[in-house]
Amino acid sequence: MVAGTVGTAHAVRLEAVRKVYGSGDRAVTALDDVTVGLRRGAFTAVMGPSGSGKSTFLHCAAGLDRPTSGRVLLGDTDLSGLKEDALTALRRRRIGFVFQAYNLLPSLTVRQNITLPLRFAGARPDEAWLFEVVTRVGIADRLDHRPAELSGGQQQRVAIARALVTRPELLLADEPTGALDTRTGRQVLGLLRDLVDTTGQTVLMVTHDPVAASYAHSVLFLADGRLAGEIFEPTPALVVERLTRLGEW
Ligand SMILES: Nc1ncnc2c1ncn2[C@@H]1O[C@H](COP(=O)(O)OP(=O)(O)OP(=O)(O)O)[C@@H](O)[C@H]1O
Repeated sequence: MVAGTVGTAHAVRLEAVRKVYGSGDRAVTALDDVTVGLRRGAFTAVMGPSGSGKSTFLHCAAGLDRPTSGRVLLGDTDLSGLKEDALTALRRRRIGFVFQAYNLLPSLTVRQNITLPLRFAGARPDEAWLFEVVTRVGIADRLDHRPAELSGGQQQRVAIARALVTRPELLLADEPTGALDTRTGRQVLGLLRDLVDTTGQTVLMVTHDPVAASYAHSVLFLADGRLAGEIFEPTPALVVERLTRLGEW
């Protein structure tokens, strides 16, 4: 195989990743020899019992946390070789984040919130792209509002727009619907799936919710820090069945 082809097929790849927190008697192995690639242009969910390593997986994939051993490749870039400054710059340019809490700045308008990552990266907004993003997420008529004037669902749409504005290779979502009511949550998940299907955006989402996971193309399962299988074209029932076998339900 030609060097680099793996990197191009996968938006992000973890190779033999181990993450140990603490040392001695208090050492906790949060990830234990995890090797997996996330397909470019796919929507992948990560599920598993509490403490199985989902957040650690996301943080390692994002370069927010460094593996104790093994390596993480974003495209063809080996994150383990990067110094802290370079890693921060890479995250700003190439990864978008959406969390359960929207983390919008209350004193800024929607437009200012969305373009903040560009300012951090020292780039000017591409107006055409900005318009496309806010139209897609359905907040084009709210750009001059402040976050407090928006519903929870609208605020999460702003957070998604902010994550997309830098055209990231990878969009990471940690329980993105955790703070939303069921109906609004489903709309946000539908939006994420639509983004993947129509623009080829790669999305990785951590969730506890089998219905949320069913919006993904595939679900990776973790148990005790190890990969415990993957299902494609997940349904809530299939996800629940697998989680039951892992002892979660
Ligand atoms: N900073 C840390 N220091 C020490 N141990 C940690 C740290 N972060 C996570 N852990 C431990 O690593 C293991 C995996 O944690 P992680 O948060 O990745 O699991 P999770 O699957 O996301 O859990 P949950 O579903 O409860 O959020 C747990 O045993 C946790 O206690």
